[in-house]
Amino acid sequence: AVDLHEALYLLQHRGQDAAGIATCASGGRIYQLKSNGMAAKVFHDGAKVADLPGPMGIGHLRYPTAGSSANAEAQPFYVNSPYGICLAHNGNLINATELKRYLDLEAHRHINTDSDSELMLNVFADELSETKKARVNKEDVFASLGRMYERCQGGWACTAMLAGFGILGFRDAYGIRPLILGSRPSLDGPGTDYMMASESVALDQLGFTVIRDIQPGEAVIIEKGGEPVFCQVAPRKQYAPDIFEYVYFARPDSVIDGISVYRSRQRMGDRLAARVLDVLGPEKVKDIDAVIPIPETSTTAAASLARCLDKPYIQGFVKNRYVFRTFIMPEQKTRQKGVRRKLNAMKGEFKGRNVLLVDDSIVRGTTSREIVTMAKEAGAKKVYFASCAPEITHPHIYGIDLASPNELVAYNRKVEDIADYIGADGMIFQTLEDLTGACREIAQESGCKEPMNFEVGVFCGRYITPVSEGYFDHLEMVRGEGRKIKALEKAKQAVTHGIASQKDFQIATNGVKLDSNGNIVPASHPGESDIPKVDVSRIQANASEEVNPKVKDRMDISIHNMGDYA
Ligand SMILES: O=P(O)(O)OC[C@H]1O[C@H](OP(=O)(O)OP(=O)(O)O)[C@H](O)[C@@H]1O
Ligand SMILES: NC(=O)CC[C@H](N)C(=O)O
Ligand SMILES: [Mg+2]
Repeated sequence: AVDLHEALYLLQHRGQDAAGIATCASGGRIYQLKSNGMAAKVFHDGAKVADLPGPMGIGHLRYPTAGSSANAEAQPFYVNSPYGICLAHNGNLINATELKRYLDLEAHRHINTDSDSELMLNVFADELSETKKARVNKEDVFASLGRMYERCQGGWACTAMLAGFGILGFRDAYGIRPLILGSRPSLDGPGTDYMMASESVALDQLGFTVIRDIQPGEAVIIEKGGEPVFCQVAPRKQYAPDIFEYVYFARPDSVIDGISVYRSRQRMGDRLAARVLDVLGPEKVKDIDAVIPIPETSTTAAASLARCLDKPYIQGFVKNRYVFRTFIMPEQKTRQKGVRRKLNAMKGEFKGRNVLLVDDSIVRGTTSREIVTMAKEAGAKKVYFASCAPEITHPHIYGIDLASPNELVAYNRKVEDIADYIGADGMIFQTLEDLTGACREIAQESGCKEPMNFEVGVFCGRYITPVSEGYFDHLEMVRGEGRKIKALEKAKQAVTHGIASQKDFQIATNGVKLDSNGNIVPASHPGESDIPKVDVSRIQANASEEVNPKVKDRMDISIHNMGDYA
C-alpha cells in the first residue's frame, strides 16, 4: 500500500476526482481505502495507508468519463463473487448501455452505480463464474478475460486482483490506453516485486526496471510469489496508442509504447515552427519578439519551437504551483476560475512586444481565451497563438472527457473564427499529419520496428474501433454539459411561469435514467440520473389555460427552442 500510495502521487495528473487503493492480505482478505478527491486528501492520514496490509494491491486515480462524480464510483471496484475480485480501469466503454442490459437481464448481476468500470468488472466476474470451479487457475482467468473482450467495446488498460491468487493487467485489443510492467529486487527479503502502471514514471521513481509495455489484447498474471505470465487473450486488432497521451495527458518523463513523451513534444514543437512560418509568413514571424509557453504541458514544445524559429523563449506566465490541471476539472465555472488562479502574466515580459503563445492543445478554449486577454492586458502588441495539436472537433470516447462537440471551440468554426473567439491576431494549428509524424519519428528513432498507428478520432472523427450508430447521441445526452444546464434553466423558467407542474420540475432537476429495458424514465433523485433532461411534452401538456396568455406565448417560444431536448 505504501508503494501504491507513492505511485498514485506520481500519477495524480491522470485523475483528480477520486483515488483509491485495495490490497489483499494473507488469508485472502481485501482491504480498501477510496474516496472522492485527490490522493493527498483521500490518503491524508499516512498511517491509514500503512494499515492496508498485504503483499499485493491495486490503486486508481479517477477522471470520470462515465457515470457521475459520486463517491460510490471511486475505484478500485470490488465484487465478492466469484473469488473476490477488484478492478481498476483506465478508459471508457462505448457499449455500456448494452452491457448494463446484458448484466441485468441475462447475467442477473446487480449494478450499483453508473460507472462503466463496474460493468466491466461484472462482465469479467460473470465469465469467471462460468468456470464453475471452487478455485481457478491462470488458464481459466485468461479464457474468462478473452470472453470479456468479446463483450466489451472501447478503450481500457486495467489492473485487477483476485483475492489470494494474484494480480492481473490487461489492455484493449487496439492498445489505446497505456499499461507498462516493471520489476525490482524485493525490498523485504529475497524475490522480486512487480508493478504495472499507466505511465513508466511510476515504475522509475519506485526503483522498478521496465520489462515492457503490455501489448494490445494481451493480459498478464502475476500469481502470489510467481513470475509474470503473458497471454494474448484477444486477437490484436492494431497498435494504436491514444495520441492525446503524448499531446497532453501523460507526464513528459514517461515513455509510453517506446515513445518518450518529452521527445515527442519537442518534435511537435519543431514541426509547429515550420507550420508557423508557413501560416504567418516570414514578415510576421520576423516581427515576433518572444515565444511564450502556457504552463505547464506546453513548455517542452514551446522551447523547441522557439529554438527552431531562433526567437527568445520567455516564461511570461507564472504558474501557481498550488493550482492543478484545469482542463480535467468537472465544471466549466471551476475551469474558468482555475485559469486566472493558476496563471499570471508578468507585465514586463509582454509590454510592447509581439508574442507567440504556445499551448499543447485547445479544447474548449477556456485557457486560450483567458490567456490572450491576460497577454493583452499586460501590454502585448500582437498576440499570436499556436497549438501543438490540430483543431479538436470530435468527442474523445476512450477515456478522456471531451464529450460534447458543441463545447469544443473548433467545432464548426474556421481557424479565423477561432482566432476571433479567443481574441488572437493570428492562429496556427499543427496538422494531423505533422502530429502523427512527430510521434512516429520518435518511435522509429527509439528503435520501434513495428509501424505504429495512433488513435486520433478527436481530430477527425475517424475512430480506431467501430462505434455503434447512436453512440454519439447517447454521449451527448449523458455527458453534454451545455445541454444539462440549458435544460435545467428552461425547466426552472417553466415552473416559475406556472407552465410546468412541480412534478415536471422534479423530472427536470433529478434528471432521467435508463431502466433495465433501456427506456428513459424519471429518476427519483439526482444521484440516480443518467441524463438530466426535461420532458418537454409533459410540460406542454400541463400548460394551463389560466396562465397569462403573454407568459404562455413566451413559454411557447422557449419550448420551441427546447425542441431538440424533447
Ligand atoms: O482549451 P481548454 O479547454 O482550456 O483546454 C486546453 C488547456 O487545458 C490543458 O491545461 P491544464 O491546465 O489542464 O494542464 P497543464 O498545466 O498540464 O497544462 C491544456 O494544457 C491546455 O492548456
Ligand atoms: N480514466 C478513468 O479513470 C475513467 C474510468 C471510468 N471510465 C470512470 O469514469 O470512472
Ligand atoms: Mg495547459
